[in-house]
Amino acid sequence: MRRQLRTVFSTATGTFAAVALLLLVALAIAGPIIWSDKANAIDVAKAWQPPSGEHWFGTDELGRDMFARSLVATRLSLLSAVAASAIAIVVGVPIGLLAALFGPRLTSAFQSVVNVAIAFPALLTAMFVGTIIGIGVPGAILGVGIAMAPMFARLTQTLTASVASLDYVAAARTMGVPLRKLVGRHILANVAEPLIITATTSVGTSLLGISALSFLGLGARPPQYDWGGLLSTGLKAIYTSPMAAIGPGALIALSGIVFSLLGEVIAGAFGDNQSSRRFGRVARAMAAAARRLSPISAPPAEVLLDVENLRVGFPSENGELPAVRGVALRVAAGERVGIVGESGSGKSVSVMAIAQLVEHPAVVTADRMRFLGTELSTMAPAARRRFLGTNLAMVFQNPMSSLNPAMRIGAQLTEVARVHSGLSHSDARTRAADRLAEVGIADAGRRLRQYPHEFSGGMRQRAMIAMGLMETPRLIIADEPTTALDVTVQRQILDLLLAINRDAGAAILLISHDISVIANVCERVVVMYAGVVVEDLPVASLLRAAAHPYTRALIASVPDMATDRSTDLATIPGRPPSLSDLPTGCPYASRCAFATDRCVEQMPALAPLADGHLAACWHPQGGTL
Ligand SMILES: Nc1ncnc2c1ncn2[C@@H]1O[C@H](COP(=O)(O)OP(=O)(O)OP(=O)(O)O)[C@@H](O)[C@H]1O
Repeated sequence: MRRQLRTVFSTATGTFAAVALLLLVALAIAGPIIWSDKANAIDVAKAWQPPSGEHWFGTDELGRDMFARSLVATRLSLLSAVAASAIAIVVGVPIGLLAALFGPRLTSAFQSVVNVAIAFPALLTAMFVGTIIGIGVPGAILGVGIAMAPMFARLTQTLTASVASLDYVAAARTMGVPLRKLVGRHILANVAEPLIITATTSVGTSLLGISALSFLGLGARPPQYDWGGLLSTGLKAIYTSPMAAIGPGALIALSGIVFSLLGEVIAGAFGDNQSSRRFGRVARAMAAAARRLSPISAPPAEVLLDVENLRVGFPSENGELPAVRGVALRVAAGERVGIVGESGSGKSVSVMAIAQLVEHPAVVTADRMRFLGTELSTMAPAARRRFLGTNLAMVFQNPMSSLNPAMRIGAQLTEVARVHSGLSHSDARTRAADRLAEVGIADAGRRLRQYPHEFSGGMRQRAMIAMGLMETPRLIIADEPTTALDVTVQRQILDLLLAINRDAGAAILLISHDISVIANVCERVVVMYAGVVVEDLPVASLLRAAAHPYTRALIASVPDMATDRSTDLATIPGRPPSLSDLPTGCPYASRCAFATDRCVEQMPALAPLADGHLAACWHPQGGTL
């Protein structure tokens, strides 16, 4: 970042802004020391003199030198503007954070209040607050600060809301990172750039506000004076001695421009920082390294995850949208289970609900949601966070958003071990280096000191997996972990998951819309359609025994090396039903070649076809397991 700042400050605009700021600061420090005597020297005989070699801006009604007074006023003018911006930040940022983090009711109440506050002219707010506090410098500072606070509150709320939905925040929440650290490290650190830019430009806006109040007689009062007050004085003699008004007016305008330019320059530096991020090359092959993972012993047939009748609904204008409608899911210790289905079938929402990452206003219910024999829905939130943080790891789709870009990899990995295991910094670091090595990242010591942008996409996924392995997870949920990666890296990440499953014994719940990915990695596949499980069977029997026409259509739509490329690939005609208009019968009926009246009228329940094979279909196809 320092390098970027140096680069942008070496441009013509950057140099001008930096030099002008230095001059202003020097003037604010030295002005009152050097020119106070001249600025306060009264000589009534020389009242309202026009500009001359002796008085560059002329004199005021008491014959005081307006140029000296303008220079002396720099300190009060700038300090007041900086103080007003600081107040706006100190009041606005926490309000914006609270509104974004504490539920939609607070957010909508906040938005209504802030919209009204922003619509109300800021100068009127400042005058109102300033007059109540008392006419003078403190009142003007507070008035302008309070008037600008809604702008910071809204900016913070919008930025926080966008960051809070990113995967690394969800991951930190899954791992039980406390709210204080979540806000400080994962949210504020990532919204700091636009906030810093706005804070810089806001000093210019504050300066205009404070000057306006002083100009109106609501700010600095004699014997104090700032540029706004001097402008007001100068205006009295605008026809005989225009420089008395133009001088302080020009200083206000110039300073405002300097702070706007500074904001632009800093924004440019941040922008350059983003664009200069380069991904490193993909690390070497994985499977052998992953074999070094410390094994976790687990009884072979232990039921790890047992979910029954999971339902998730999202409130909307047209009533509740049932995204997940009675899903049943079982994962045994060490088992590799895949969930497959078209986009929107409810795969992600189901696992997010299990990981307790679906929030109000969504409504989550389940007859049973047991993990490691413990019912999750009745646990106290703090204990549940700790429990899931040590036993469950999540790997998300997008390695770009899975890691906090503002934190070094080492800090992100050690945070988990320090929160959950209370490890010392050096022990946590040793464990983090071990885990990076185990997921195949060479030179782990150096890599720990790097930021996510210095990692390739595949390495970030590895780092994310390493983060999940900082504790000893019994279940790794990987939600489309390879979708954002290129084909060769996809294979490496899947091999890594397989190796972890084999060597560390962690069960894998892999989500994909690609049934061939599931078939390559998993032992069992759960097929979802329109929020329900339509089939659940061993992968080994997929080709032979898939019974649901939807499962069979998914298999038929996968090309393989033997596919005749001169003919079109099989596609599934039609589209999944809309959540707001679900049919009463089988949701697949309108696309199904075997559908009858019964399918349209009655929803088939998920029922056993054979031992280890369930399907929800009135006309199951295929052979036996
Ligand atoms: N926050 C939300 N508010 C409203 N509806 C949502 C929300 N999150 C998900 N949904 C809806 O729930 C349904 C299931 O979404 P989900 O993300 O689980 O699908 P998916 O099978 O994982 O698909 P994809 O592979 O595209 O992620 C979709 O119709 C989606 O639009």
